[in-house]
Amino acid sequence: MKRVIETDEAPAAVGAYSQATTNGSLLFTAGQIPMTPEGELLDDEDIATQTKQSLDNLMAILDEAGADASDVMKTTVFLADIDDFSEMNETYATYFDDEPPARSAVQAGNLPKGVGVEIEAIAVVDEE
Ligand SMILES: C=C(N)C(=O)O
Repeated sequence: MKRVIETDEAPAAVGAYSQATTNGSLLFTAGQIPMTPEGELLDDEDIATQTKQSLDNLMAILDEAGADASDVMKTTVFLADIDDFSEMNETYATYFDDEPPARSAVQAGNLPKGVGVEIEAIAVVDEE
């Protein structure tokens, strides 16, 4: 059975999607952009700051689902500019320092609201 995950600790969806969905075993998050839970867009900040906000949002959603960084199996990182890879990666590594998840990182060109990075994840959850 599909269940929608929703938390005020991450920004509300900016379109027709849920912050995350789960079937009790797997959790799929929406791509998280650098927007604060209050709705402030950090699109003018550097990529380290944008990556941190995106991952803070992701962690809040995982927490709401009863999961954490260690439960993440796969992430996808979308960058507006692949030249930002190193800066993104340095911040990213501070969230996933032990047995990090599989990851794809791609240059996506334009991202929603003109941000520099968007990050989504698939995690395992254990809803009994
Ligand atoms: C920001 C998004 N995740 C979206 O527009 O799909």
